[in-house]
Amino acid sequence: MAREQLSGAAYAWNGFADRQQLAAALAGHVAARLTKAIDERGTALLAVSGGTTPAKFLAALSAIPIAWDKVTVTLVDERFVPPSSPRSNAGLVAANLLQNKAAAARFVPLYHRAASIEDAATLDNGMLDELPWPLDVVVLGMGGDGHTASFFPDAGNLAELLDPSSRRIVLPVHAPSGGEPRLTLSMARIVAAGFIALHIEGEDKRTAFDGAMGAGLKKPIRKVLEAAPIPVEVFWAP
Ligand SMILES: O=C(O)[C@H](O)[C@@H](O)[C@H](O)[C@H](O)COP(=O)(O)O
Repeated sequence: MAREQLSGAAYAWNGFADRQQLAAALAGHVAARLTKAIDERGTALLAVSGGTTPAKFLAALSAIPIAWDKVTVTLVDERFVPPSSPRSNAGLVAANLLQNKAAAARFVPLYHRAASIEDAATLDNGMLDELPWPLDVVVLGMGGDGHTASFFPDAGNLAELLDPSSRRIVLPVHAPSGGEPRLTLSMARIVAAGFIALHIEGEDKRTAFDGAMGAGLKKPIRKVLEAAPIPVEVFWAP
C-alpha cells in the first residue's frame, strides 16, 4: 500500500472497505509475524491495545492456528482497574483473544492490586523484565486527540513516556483525559517492535490521523511514528 514519508514519520496506509475485512487482514499479518518470530527464535512477544476498536481483530486473530503455546501476549496499556471491570483491557483480551486457538497463549497483565499506580508500575517492570524482548508485534490504537497507548497529551509525565532512550518497560500515567490512572509500555519498548501496526476505524479517526501528520504541534502518535525505525503499518476502515 501507499507509503508516506513525512519528515521522519514513515507509515504505510492499508485501507479496507469494511471493518471485518480489516480485522481479517490485520489478524493475518499479525499471525504471520508471530509465526516468523517463532521460527526464528522459538518464541513470540505480542502487545495489543484496548479500547473499543480491537474486538473484531482480536477475535479474528484468536481463530488462526499458529503455535500459540509459544506466544506471550501483553498489553500496550491498561487502566488501573481489576480484570472484572468493564474498563479493563485485560478483560477485553480475555474475552476476545484468549479464546479458540489462542487460548494456549501466555498472557501477562499490567494491572496489579497495589497501593498506587506507581507501585503497580514498579511491579510490572520487575515482572515484564523476564519477557523475550523486543516485541515482535505491537498493535496500537489512537484517540481523537492523537494519543496512542496511554501517551495522553495532558499526561503530567508525557516527556518521560515519549523518551526514546527510556530504560523503563512500564510507566504510570496520570492524565485527566485518560480517565483512570493508567499503566503504559514506554515508547522505547513500543518502537523497538519488529512490526508496528496502528488500527483505527471511522472517518473521525482518519481525520484525526491526517491532522496529526500535518503541520502544527506534534501529537503523541506523530512522535511515535517519528521515533519508529520502521514504517508503521496503518490499518483503517470507515
Ligand atoms: O486503553 C486504551 O484506551 C487504549 O489502549 C488506547 O490507547 C486506545 O487505543 C485509544 O484510546 C483508542 O480507543 P478506542 O479504540 O476506544 O477509540
